[in-house]
Amino acid sequence: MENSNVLTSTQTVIEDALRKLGYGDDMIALLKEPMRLLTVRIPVRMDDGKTKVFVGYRAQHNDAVGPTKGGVRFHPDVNEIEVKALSIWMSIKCGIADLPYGGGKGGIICDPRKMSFRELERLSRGYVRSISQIVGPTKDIPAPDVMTNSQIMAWMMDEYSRIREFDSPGFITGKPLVLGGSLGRESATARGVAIMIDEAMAKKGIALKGARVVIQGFGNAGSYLAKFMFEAGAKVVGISDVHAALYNDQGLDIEDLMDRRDSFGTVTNLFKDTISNEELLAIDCDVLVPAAIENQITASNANQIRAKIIVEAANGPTTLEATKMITDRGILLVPDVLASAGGVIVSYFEWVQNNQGYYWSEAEVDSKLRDMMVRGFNSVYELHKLKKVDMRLAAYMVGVRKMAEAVRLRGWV
Ligand SMILES: NC(=O)C1=CN([C@@H]2O[C@H](COP(=O)(O)OP(=O)(O)OC[C@H]3O[C@@H](n4cnc5c(N)ncnc54)[C@H](O)[C@@H]3O)[C@@H](O)[C@H]2O)C=CC1
Ligand SMILES: O=C(O)CCC(=O)C(=O)O
Repeated sequence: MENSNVLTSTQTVIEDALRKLGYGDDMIALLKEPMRLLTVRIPVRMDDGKTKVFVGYRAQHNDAVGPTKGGVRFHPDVNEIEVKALSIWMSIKCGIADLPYGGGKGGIICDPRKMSFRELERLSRGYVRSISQIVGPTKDIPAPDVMTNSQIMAWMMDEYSRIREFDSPGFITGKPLVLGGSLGRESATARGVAIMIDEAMAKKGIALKGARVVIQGFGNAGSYLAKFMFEAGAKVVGISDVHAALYNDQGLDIEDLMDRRDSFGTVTNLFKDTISNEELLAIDCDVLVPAAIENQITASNANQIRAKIIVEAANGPTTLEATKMITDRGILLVPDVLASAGGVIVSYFEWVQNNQGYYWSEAEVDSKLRDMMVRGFNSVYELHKLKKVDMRLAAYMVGVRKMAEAVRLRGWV
């Protein structure tokens, strides 16, 4: 049976990476699990006057390098295992980008598509009240993730500022611009993925202009990426959302789809002629970008994939078995912990700008983002070649080494 447990899969790779770097059982025992996981119950007065209790989590992987950092997910499938794995991925991501952070991640079991605006506000504020003891601008800095956005970040920042009794923009990133958000943050994850596509295509000797691109997921990451690909002259032949997928061999009209998608990244429900997400993954293309959720590329569909390059915008979209199958077939895989780092990199820029009270131009943000992403790609790609390990293991080796060294120098292990 294939392992689809995102935590144990991550632990396998982190252990492998630490051993290859020369660390022993004590370091592995520490870094295999988050140092802290808080589970909270959040009572929310619903619009019908009844109180509903929601369960939420905040996992903090390790803070040897600096405060922990990572998004908050609102989704019915959120669970302890997922949040823990997501916090470890954040550590690796921050390590590859060389940010002064460890990884954190949060989530609430809920379905925002079925909640009103005010119910969502009460839930967001309730979550911050529940976790306020362990978060803060120098402790743990949340941000957006699946089905959370800048409005939710604004409520969370306001609630935290009220609790602390001073304005605290650096408590959270991904805020609206007028509340201390950074130019370029909303599209940063996609911008970073686009930069990774450029680098991967250069390695494979494929030109972006006219290349066939398929993107699974049309939310924050997927839709902006489709726009960037379309603007760069690539042909986006397939996109999808939670319900279905759209395919057009001549290229989809991305501007139209962007205009018509809803705030949860849903658009396929407006069309009759759709294909399944499974069929989408098997489209003949140059670049395939999973930008939705975990465990989409597995041992049962990896051999159907016809892409030359896979760039993971989503966290954990490919199982370890599928990673091996894809790598063995010569497909270049740019793993999540490298490819999706654009979001947290520009979140870091936002936090720096908040701390300085001095704000940068979009061109400055973009150029700094490009430098950091390209540096990360080169480190991972070179190690992958040098040590003859797959791109995921190389990424973990690059991403965990600073944290392990910080742990050692602090004398924790
Ligand atoms: N928003 C951010 O800054 C970052 C997001 N990510 C990752 O990117 C991925 C997508 O995140 P966002 O775009 O922010 O989320 P989102 O909530 O804006 O969009 C998610 C998209 O995936 C689709 N989707 C959900 N379940 C699906 C399924 N089973 N099959 C196919 N499509 C499905 C949704 O319909 C929607 O189009 C997640 O893995 C997230 O953790 C990674 C780094 C940063
Ligand atoms: O912007 C951030 O701090 C975190 C983004 C995030 O949750 C992720 O990269 O998965």
